[in-house]
Amino acid sequence: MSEYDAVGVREAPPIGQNIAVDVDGLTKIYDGRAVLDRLSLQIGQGEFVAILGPSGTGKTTLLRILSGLEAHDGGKVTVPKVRSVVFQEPRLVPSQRVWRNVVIANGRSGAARRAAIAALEEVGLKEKVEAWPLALSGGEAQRVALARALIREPGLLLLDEPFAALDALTRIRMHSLVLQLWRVHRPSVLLITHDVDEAILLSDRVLVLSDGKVRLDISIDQDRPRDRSAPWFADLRRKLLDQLGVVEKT
Ligand SMILES: Nc1ncnc2c1ncn2[C@@H]1O[C@H](COP(=O)(O)OP(=O)(O)OP(=O)(O)O)[C@@H](O)[C@H]1O
Repeated sequence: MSEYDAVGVREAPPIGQNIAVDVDGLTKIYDGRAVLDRLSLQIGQGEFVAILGPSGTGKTTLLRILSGLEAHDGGKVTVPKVRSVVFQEPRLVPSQRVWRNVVIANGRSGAARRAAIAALEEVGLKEKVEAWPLALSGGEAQRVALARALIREPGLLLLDEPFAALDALTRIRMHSLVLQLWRVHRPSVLLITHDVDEAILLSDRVLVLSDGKVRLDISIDQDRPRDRSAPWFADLRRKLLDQLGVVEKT
């Protein structure tokens, strides 16, 4: 069986070996309006891509289509078979202990429990294996959500503003954790964010979406960890903010 899945399309188009996500002419219509308008996008295997864009430009709609949660109205979408999503809120089941949340679909076997513990250890939550979700901080709960997403070894990890609700310090810690997990598991990543610095700090490529299309697609060929005070960082920030229609005040 193919490692790839064509979402809402009968036959997957042949795709290059190192392309994980192939979106061609994707259209999504809500109430007669094309929220995504013949959008095309490719993401390489193991590539980390961030999407910025004004509110209401279809970022979450794109993510929901790639995850299989939403149907589309036109175009071809080819994605890896195993995909995981982390949302802004952790979406844990409060009546289940933390470890059960990580393997929620895989029963209560000893093997499932051991796998959950290993995944929780990887996100620094070994001590919280038996905790209840409501006893976790926001950052801890998001780390459980990451463990739950990665235990399936997704070919594509979809992140919909996963750090937006966290305080600034926790967010910085989560950035390092996500990069560390990405290096180990090597999924392709699509990160939706409103935070321009976050996009530049984390990704190999930053896209700007507006009016249903990709308006800017910039590769960032810089080693990590990246220095926010570097001149290249400031230049790129300015360019992205310009594209987003934001005027920086100094
Ligand atoms: N189920 C739906 N029914 C009708 N319209 C919808 C539906 N889902 C989204 N929309 C509309 O589609 C547009 C794009 O929504 P989407 O959530 O994808 O934008 P976004 O770029 O993720 O926004 P934000 O940055 O504010 O999260 C919006 O105008 C929204 O109102």
